Formats: sequence, C-alpha cells, structure tokens
Amino acid sequence: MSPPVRLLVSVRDAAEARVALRAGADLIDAKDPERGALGALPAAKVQEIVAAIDGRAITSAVAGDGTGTNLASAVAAMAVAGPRWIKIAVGSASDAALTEAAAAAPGRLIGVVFAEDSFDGADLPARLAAAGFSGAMIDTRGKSGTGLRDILPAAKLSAFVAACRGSGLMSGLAGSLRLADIPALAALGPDYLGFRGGLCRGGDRRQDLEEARIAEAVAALRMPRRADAA
Ligand SMILES: O=C[C@H](O)COP(=O)(O)O
Repeated sequence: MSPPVRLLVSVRDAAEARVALRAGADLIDAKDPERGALGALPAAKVQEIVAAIDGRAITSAVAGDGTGTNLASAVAAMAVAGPRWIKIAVGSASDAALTEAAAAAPGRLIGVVFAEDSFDGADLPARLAAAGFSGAMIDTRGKSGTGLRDILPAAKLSAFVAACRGSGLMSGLAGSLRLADIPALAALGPDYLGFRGGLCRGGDRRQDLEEARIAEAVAALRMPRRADAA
C-alpha cells in the first residue's frame, strides 16, 4: 500500500481552523489570503489558530514570500507562535541564507518554490535538505485560476516528489488545486496536497472555507489509489 496523501488546508483565523478540523483536514495551515500567494498572518493570530487546534491536527504557518526581510528573521518571528511547521518561499536564496533560516526553526522548516519560477526540481530538494529544511512544497504565485497542473507537467511534479523522498524531505503540491485534481496528483505520491481557493465559497480563496468541500477532499484522498487497487 502506498503511504497516505494528506490534506493541507490554509485558514485565515481560528474560526476557519475549527471548520477545517471538523471536516477532517490533516494539516491546518495559517496564511493570509489577502496578502498574495504566501501572505503571513500576524504571529498573534497564528497563536490563536494553534490554540484552537490544540494538538488535534498538525499545524503550519506561512512566514512570508521571502521578500522584504531576510528569511531567518521571518522564520524566527513565526516560530514563536508555535506551529509545528513553518513555510517560507525560498526563491533564489543562497545556501548560506537557507542554512541560517533552517537554524531559526530547527526541524520545522518547509521551503516553498513557485511553479511559475524556473527551478531545478531534482536539485532543489537536496539543497534544502543539506541546509537543514524538513520539507519542500511547490505552490503557484499567481492566484487567478491557473492551477499547478496547467503550469507544470506531471513528469516534473513527479521528479520533484521523488527528489524530496530521496533527500528525506516531506513533499507538498499546491496551487489553485480543484477537487478534480486530486486523483492525478495523489497518484504522484506527495505527502500533502495543499488547498485554499478550491475549498472556498465560489472557488474564491478570499471567501469563507466550505466545510462540505473540505470533507469531499478528505474523502477523495482516502479513496484507494489506482496503483493500490490493481
Ligand atoms: O498551501 C496551500 C495554499 O494555501 C493553496 O492556496 P490556493 O489553493 O488558493 O492556491
């Protein structure tokens, strides 16, 4: 049996965190959808979310898109809020900056790369692992309806997942995903699929999360995968 692919749901406050928890999300991710692809919430708000979850699911928080401040200080500022994982865009950061960032939250850092940017999906996970990161994730920068699968071919996503596994990193795929994307992406075997917009009212990431859609995503991920059913 393949290991399970888990559901990450991005929430903007404690009320949404409770909705995601009730619907069965595995990982509750604190993020500000009003502030772009990787908008950080204030640390106090993340603390409220972590408290609302109270250990009943895994938590993560976005520390920013890597612009405007150095990575390590953004990571340190979010680490105090207490999420299990901290996500930050790694962009074109140097190995030294990556190592400094990972040291600001040992064993808790996930590097995010945007699908629109050119990156070496086979090489990046090894660099992140060497710097001390725990995971790597692909997301999309533009949030206007073009999804991850419209930007990157399955072969590239699959190579990224395999490279993460080979480097001992947890892997995640996200970026304007819809429920219909689940079978094809789950078949690639990432640890997480990440959602916001596709689980919100009207498919709009700035609207409220819909509990029924989250539950549908959970159910779709628990369906036996083709490879396992054979
Ligand atoms: O980390 C996952 C993201 O929050 C995905 O957001 P999105 O589905 O609106 O692109």
